[in-house]
Amino acid sequence: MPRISVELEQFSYPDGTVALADIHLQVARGDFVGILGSNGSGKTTLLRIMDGLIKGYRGKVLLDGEDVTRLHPRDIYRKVGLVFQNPDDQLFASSVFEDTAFGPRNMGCAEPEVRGRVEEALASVDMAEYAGKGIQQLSYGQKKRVCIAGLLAMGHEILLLDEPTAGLDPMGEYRMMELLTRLNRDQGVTVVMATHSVDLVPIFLHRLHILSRGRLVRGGTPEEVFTAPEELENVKLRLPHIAELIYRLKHEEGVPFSRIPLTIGAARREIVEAMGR
Ligand SMILES: Nc1ncnc2c1ncn2[C@@H]1O[C@H](COP(=O)(O)OP(=O)(O)OP(=O)(O)O)[C@@H](O)[C@H]1O
Repeated sequence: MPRISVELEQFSYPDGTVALADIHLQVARGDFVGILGSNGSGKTTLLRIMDGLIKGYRGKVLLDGEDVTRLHPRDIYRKVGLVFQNPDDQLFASSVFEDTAFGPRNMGCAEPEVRGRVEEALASVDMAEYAGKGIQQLSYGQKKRVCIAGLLAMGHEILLLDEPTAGLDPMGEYRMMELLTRLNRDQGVTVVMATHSVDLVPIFLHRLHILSRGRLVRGGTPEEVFTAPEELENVKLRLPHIAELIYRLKHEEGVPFSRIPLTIGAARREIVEAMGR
């Protein structure tokens, strides 16, 4: 059974904006999935629907086979955590420790367990040494990591992340993807992330869904999705630079375009393998 199943006919905001229509997608246990789309394509709305924050749509969204609109929020948040685009919308306690401890305390954990969960979660996101720091003393990327730690401390098995690499510099973007890859691969966390970053992100993801004007227009492995540059342009996206480069090189050598997906796949395997070393 998929962990999340979305069969959505339509969702409109109260002002009549049709934000999503005809969305059919499933997230399996252990998946690392991207929702790729340009600004305003509906990514945030879709994540909020998966997290049960938005209701009133035509269709059905199931979490482990149960209708999210009928589940108590507590039962959703036991399994699924949403990381907001802007960490300042999520973090509110004064220190890194206190913020990460909020969820486990709220779940009724005793203080020694809270401490254990917080330490483990902060170590998972490479923030253990910042436990005593004030939230306002952190960089933007560090704040994003603390947001993730707060959800891991509650034991979430599914992370929904809204633009986790937005606002990060190239190294920060790489390190964030490396962190998510580690959580997915080593800790079994199912990851769904919304993004408009076509460069680094598709190298790490298992599957991609392209969202355009509220509709899913294409889906598959990164290799499959990035075979059609014209289609990407139609939805205001482009080929990743690595694919563009490979395409140009191969094109000049007269290698057919159909060979490119294999090469993107090989690049991805090499990078992920190198990270594991
Ligand atoms: N509260 C709202 N009321 C009315 N329309 C809304 C509301 N929130 C979002 N929308 C509209 O719904 C559509 C999808 O918005 P959404 O925020 O889901 O897109 P997005 O892909 O996450 O965009 P971005 O990449 O810019 O964050 C857009 O047309 C947006 O203007």
